[in-house]
Amino acid sequence: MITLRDVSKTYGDFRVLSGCSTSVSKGEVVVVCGPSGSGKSTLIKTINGLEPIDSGNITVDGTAVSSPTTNLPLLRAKVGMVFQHFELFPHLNIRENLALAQIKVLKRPRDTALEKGAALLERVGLSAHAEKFPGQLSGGQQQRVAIARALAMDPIAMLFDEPTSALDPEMINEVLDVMVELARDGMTMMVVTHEMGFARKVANRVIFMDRGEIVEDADKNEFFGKPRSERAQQFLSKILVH
Ligand SMILES: Nc1ncnc2c1ncn2[C@@H]1O[C@H](COP(=O)(O)OP(=O)(O)OP(=O)(O)O)[C@@H](O)[C@H]1O
Repeated sequence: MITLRDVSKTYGDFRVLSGCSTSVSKGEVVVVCGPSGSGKSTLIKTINGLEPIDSGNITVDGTAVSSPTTNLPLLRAKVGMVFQHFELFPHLNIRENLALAQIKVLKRPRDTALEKGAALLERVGLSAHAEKFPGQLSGGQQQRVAIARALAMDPIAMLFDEPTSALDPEMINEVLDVMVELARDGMTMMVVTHEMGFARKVANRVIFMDRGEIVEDADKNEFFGKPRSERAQQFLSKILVH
């Protein structure tokens, strides 16, 4: 469903991605981890064209991401993305946040979009907050809204870029619970996270990145059993593995 072949990218002299290749099949949950600055966020953002690449190619459901003929807004609707800092529209209430892209990008009638939004808000346990503005919600609640907003587009896959790293510790689980449920429902997911508990629970595979390279791309049990590379072993020993 998602394929990256030999993807490279530089910022000036700095090589942020170097020959990255991997693929994600339908229903697979892939966790991307690695030290800070290793290129994880950049990698995941190349998949929906938020970060252009210098060489290599990426396809999503058969569509080449960097082709000039690709309709990027539609591609981004198909591949939902959830960011570290939620990125909700601050001037719109939650109901409107959920409806906007459905109306603008998918051309859904307003009533259908509102109805779909309401159903998803219920799914993430936030029906009571539909009329509030993002600033009136906690970080965990805002992130759950952001997930619902992405799901409202009926994505074929979801990308998560450190979705819990801006949250207070007591809010992390409410977001992870929604993600676990999504994974168990069969959603194809690529998740940049340091939450190794989540990885152990629901990931199929773990990608370990270091200095812009995919150093390991392994079955979860293999990865946690004993990563092959020394760099991954060092990384794992530094972070808490629950
Ligand atoms: N727009 C940019 N211009 C120049 N350098 C950038 C830009 N965006 C990212 N970088 C650099 O590229 C490297 C990789 O960044 P990226 O955010 O992909 O890493 P990461 O592995 O997700 O890190 P973290 O876990 O800290 O978020 C970092 O060294 C960063 O400073």
